Amino acid sequence: MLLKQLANRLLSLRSVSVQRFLLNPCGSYYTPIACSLQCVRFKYTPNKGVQGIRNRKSQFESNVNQQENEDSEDRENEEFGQSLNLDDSEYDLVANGAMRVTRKSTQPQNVLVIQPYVKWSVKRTTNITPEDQIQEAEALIHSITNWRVAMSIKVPLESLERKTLFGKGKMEELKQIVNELRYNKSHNQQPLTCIFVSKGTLSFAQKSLLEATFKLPVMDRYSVLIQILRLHATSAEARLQVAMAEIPYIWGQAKDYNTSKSTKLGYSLTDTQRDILKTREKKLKAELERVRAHRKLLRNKRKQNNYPIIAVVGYTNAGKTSLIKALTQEQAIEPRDQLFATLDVTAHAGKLPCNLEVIYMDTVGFMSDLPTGLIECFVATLEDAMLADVILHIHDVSHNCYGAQKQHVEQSLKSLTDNLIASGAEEPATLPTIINVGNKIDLLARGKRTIEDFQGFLVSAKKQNGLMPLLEEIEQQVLKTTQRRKITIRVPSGGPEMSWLYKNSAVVNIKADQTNAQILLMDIIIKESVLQQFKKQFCK
Ligand SMILES: Nc1nc2c(ncn2[C@@H]2O[C@H](COP(=O)(O)OP(=O)(O)OP(=O)(O)O)[C@@H](O)[C@H]2O)c(=O)[nH]1
Ligand SMILES: [Mg+2]
Repeated sequence: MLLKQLANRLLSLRSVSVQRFLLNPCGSYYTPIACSLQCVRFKYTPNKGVQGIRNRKSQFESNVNQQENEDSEDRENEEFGQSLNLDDSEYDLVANGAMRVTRKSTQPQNVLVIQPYVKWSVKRTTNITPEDQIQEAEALIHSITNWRVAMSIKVPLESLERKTLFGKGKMEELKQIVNELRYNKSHNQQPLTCIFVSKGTLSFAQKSLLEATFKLPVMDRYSVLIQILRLHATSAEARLQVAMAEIPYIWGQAKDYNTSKSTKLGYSLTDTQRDILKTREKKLKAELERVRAHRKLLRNKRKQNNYPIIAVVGYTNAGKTSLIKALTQEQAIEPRDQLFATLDVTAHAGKLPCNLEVIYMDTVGFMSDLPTGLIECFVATLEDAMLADVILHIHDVSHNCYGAQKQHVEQSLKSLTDNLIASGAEEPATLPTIINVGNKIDLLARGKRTIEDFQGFLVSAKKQNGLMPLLEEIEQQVLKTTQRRKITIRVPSGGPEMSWLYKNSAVVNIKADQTNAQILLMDIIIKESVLQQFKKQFCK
């Protein structure tokens, strides 16, 4: 029976040349020979873990503990998801009033995008041009179903810190534009319904003044992002994080409220509403703590299961999900041309050229000019990335601002690590090895497919170009950081050595010894420490 399974497994292998060493059971080396590449597809289903790995491994292994671990991981995920109930109509009223967002909004909106920017380059806090900022603001609007951009305008200002944001003259100009779009209809023939001022956060006073002038709802980047996140959050964990992200915004809007003044400076909250907010905040904080603890538990279990973890990070829309799809050949993954399409850290099983099974972690994207309150809520999920064995940093090299995006992600990763260290995390004090991947090279003009100063691998996830050299580099780094090596080991056919190796190492190939029918040659990838255990047990 076992031999039949092994024969089937051998039949499923395809060849590619990788160097590795022959080793006898007692550890002496023979000459390097070629090994095989196996392409197996694994299916990931949300909250079900990595199905392929489990199914396939259970064929060969009697690794009951691991099965139990994975089953309990499933159970925990399910139980974890069931314990959350975030629906609260009273809270919704408060949130909608402060942010102009609605739960599950499918109502079409026709939006005027206003991009304020600082005229004088010395005062600018960003090296992204106003044109690029507009592009990003439009992409945010297009990420919401049924929302359209009626028109985009950039408005040069002396400073973004002014109490009223725009001066009187600018306000008049804007009012005229808004009226024209409202009454004469915009170029897309729809009446204007909403205004998006693409600035991190507007104070309640700024927003009220603009709304009173334009007679339309006004949103800032924070509230547009919350709207996107609310719509894209499907898992319990993502919904929890988005819910938490709303709270600092509402407190911020209410901060300047002063009943003694006639002008509206802040969002007014009744005592009951304050209580609702406080209670919700407390509950969410406790739940987020639980997320952290839960993630740590899963991380430890994954470690016990010995799969190397590769975190895929990058600016939003850079192609993280698409690259994972290309590397794992997992057809069920559907990348979308939307910002913040991925909000959950999800695990996807893949194989390296040497046949070692690894897990790719998809992560939420980064974006510049994101308010800190919003980022903090996703830190728990990003912690997983910081504690991976290897990080793939995906860059969209076809994007005008790819340099600025790269810088932003690098800074964010650095501050995430610093925070982890400050919070006394049990694990590494430094970032894992980072492999830079320049994606979307198919969008570069032909003959211009090299990027000056880009130190990394240029690929097209969509066209599946340039993946093999990248996979080889991932393999090298994974083996190095996890202190694994590829060896071939001679063992008696059907003996205890075989099942021990199945349980404690990654078996990538097996063949019969030509000179002795009782002996099998097992190609394995094994940690140095585990190899020493093997020798101790079987090489007496
Ligand atoms: N032309 C081209 N498009 C690509 C490539 N890779 C990804 N895309 C497209 O870019 C868009 C975003 O891709 P995703 O893989 O969802 O990007 P992401 O980084 O996961 O985005 P978020 O999860 O929203 O942060 C999709 O429309 C993809 O089809 C590529 O190599 N070439
Ligand atoms: Mg994604």
